Amino acid sequence: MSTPKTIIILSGKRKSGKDFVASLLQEKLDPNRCAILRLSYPLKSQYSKDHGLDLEKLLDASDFKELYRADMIRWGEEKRNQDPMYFIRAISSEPGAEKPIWVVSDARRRSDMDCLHQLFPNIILSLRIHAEEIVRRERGWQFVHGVDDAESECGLDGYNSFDHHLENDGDVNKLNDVIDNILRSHHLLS
Ligand SMILES: Nc1ncnc2c1ncn2[C@@H]1O[C@H](COP(=O)(O)OP(=O)(O)OP(=O)(O)O)[C@@H](O)[C@H]1O
Repeated sequence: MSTPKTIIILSGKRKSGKDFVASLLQEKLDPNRCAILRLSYPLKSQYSKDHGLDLEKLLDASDFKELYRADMIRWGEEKRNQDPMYFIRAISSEPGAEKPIWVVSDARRRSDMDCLHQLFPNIILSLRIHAEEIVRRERGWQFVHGVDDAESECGLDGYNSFDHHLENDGDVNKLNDVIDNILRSHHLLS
């Protein structure tokens, strides 16, 4: 199993900008040293095999994944109930996991945080990303029953152990400054 030097965990509501922030972080930290890994990757990989779907389309930013989101959530819960570490262990086999810095861009549940801290103690920096509902709507978000009120979306709402909170309402310059300051304060950027 690959063991990185630093893991930056991102959490936030749908369309809060997790992927956007993950890309900014990877650029700042150097793509040769920093990989974006997703807890949803092993889930989508196995789900696509079981259901005869195109994995690339489930992974990309298009709305294709929205057709399957509710069922993938149900299927993922079943797997997690059988083995809470299932998806956490699987990320260390993802492409890029050999790099020393991981950005895990989609923590969604209390168990994701607990398992990551348990498996990789003392190297985790956790960031919660916030965006106003109106901004998320402009980015294409709509409330969906079974998705936006499910544990996968709300499981970390009350989690109060994030290392930092980021506002991502659209001012990219401000966002860049905040991210730079966080990285500097953790000696990840000079
Ligand atoms: N600060 C920003 N400035 C401009 N565009 C942004 C910003 N943040 C996010 N976006 C855009 O908003 C859209 C949604 O962002 P993103 O995909 O990063 O959200 P997400 O939290 O990963 O969503 P999901 O949980 O649905 O995967 C994307 O098109 C992204 O490029």
